[in-house]
Parts: sequence; C-alpha cells; structure tokens
Amino acid sequence: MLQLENVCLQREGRTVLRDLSGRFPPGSLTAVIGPNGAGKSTLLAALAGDLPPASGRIVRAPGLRMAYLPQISALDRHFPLQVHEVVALGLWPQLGPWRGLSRAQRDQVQAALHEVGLAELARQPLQTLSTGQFQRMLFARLILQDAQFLLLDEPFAAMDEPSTQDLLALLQRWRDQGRTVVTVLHDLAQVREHFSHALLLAGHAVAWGPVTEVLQPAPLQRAGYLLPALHAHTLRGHCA
Ligand SMILES: Nc1ncnc2c1ncn2[C@@H]1O[C@H](COP(=O)(O)OP(=O)(O)OP(=O)(O)O)[C@@H](O)[C@H]1O
Repeated sequence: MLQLENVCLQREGRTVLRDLSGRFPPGSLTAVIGPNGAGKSTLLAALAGDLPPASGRIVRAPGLRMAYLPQISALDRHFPLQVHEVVALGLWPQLGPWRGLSRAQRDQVQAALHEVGLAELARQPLQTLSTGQFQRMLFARLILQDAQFLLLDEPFAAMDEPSTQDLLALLQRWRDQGRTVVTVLHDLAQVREHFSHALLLAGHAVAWGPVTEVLQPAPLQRAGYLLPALHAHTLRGHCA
C-alpha cells in the first residue's frame, strides 16, 4: 500500500530523518512517536507527498486514496466559512467546478457532522468553534474524503478530553473499516491503549512494529525519552 525504501529527508539542506525503510500494515493504526525535533511532522509531510525524499523512495500503491491533516496551528481558522461548508470540501474530488451539492451529498455532509457530534453546529461560523469542535469538523471532512490511508499530525493537541475520546473511537472505526491510519502523538498512554503499531523516531527509526514491542524501556531510552518523566506521563489518565 505504502512502502519506504531507504528514505532520507532534509529540511533546508539539513538531514532530519535517515535510513527509513518499512511499510505500514494495511488496516493498522500506527502512532509516530519520538522527542521534539525527532522528525515526526517531516515524515508525515513526506508520506503525504508534500516533501520529496532527498534520497530513497516512497512507493504508493497506484490510485491509493490518501488524506493528510496537518497540525492545527498550520490551519487558518479565520476564513469566513460555516462548518458545513468546510466539511463539504471533503467531497471536492466528486464536485464539478461551480456545481452545488446534490441532495445526496448534502445528506452525506449532515451524516458526517452527526458522526462527529456536530450536527447542531452546521451553520456556525468557523471563528466561533472551540479547539475540540474545530478538530471534530476536520474529522467530518476526513470522513467524506473516504481515504484508504490517513495521515494525522497531533490531532488531539490542546483538545478537551470528550473530543479526544470521541475521535479516538472514530480512529478505531476507521481501522475496523480496513483503513490505514498513521498519527503523530505525544501521549504514550493513548498510544498503548488505542494503537496497534508504533514508529519511534529520533532522526532515524529507533523501533517500528507492534506497540507492545516498541513501547519498551530500552528503545524509548535510545530515542532519548527520560524514563522517570515517561512513567509519570504514561500513568497520567489512570489515576482518580
Ligand atoms: N518547514 C520547515 N522548514 C525548516 N526546518 C524545518 C521545517 N519543519 C521542521 N523543520 C526542522 O526539522 C527538524 C524536525 O522537525 P519536525 O517538526 O519534523 O519534528 P517533530 O518530531 O515533529 O517535532 P515536534 O514534536 O516538536 O513537533 C527540526 O529541527 C525542525 O526545526
């Protein structure tokens, strides 16, 4: 579906990620983890096709439908648009130029809004949304994109807990539908609980495989995590 062969990525001539080879198992949920500056966002940009490898190859299956959600800070929240209009953009490959939505497509938009719990906010202007509502809206747009391979960069950053839990449940549904999801995350407790695979980066792949193998003290330490801090972090969310 998507394979990396000795991929090396650079930013402004400086190597950020090197020697990356492997594939994302179809129908898996992979968390991309690693310390700040490890190259996580750079990898997602490359997987999305926004950053060509300096060397090596990223091979995508012909016709693979991909969707990419960059970090929320990279998105302009001040467009004069309403929620349903942003969600409808997920249908753009099916829309002709200047053609409005069909009745069936309007129903699809409403169903996607309903699935992320925003049915009542369809006509709200973007500027009025909380971070959680904004991210729910972007996930509704992803639903309409109907991608087989989804790339999400820190989708739960600065988000309220109910929204995080609802969208984590949506990721599980995507997995159950056979979609492949690659997500940059910082919360290792979330990774342990909700993800099947992890890719641990620190300028290269320190470990890549099932979560139970990657989230072990040795690889985490090799990636530069401070384990006492890590344990406090990992246990967060399990205490009353
Ligand atoms: N658009 C860019 N232009 C120039 N350098 C960049 C760009 N994006 C990232 N870098 C640099 O590439 C390196 C890796 O950054 P990247 O954002 O991929 O790491 P990250 O693992 O996602 O970090 P974080 O967890 O802090 O988001 C950093 O040194 C960063 O400064």
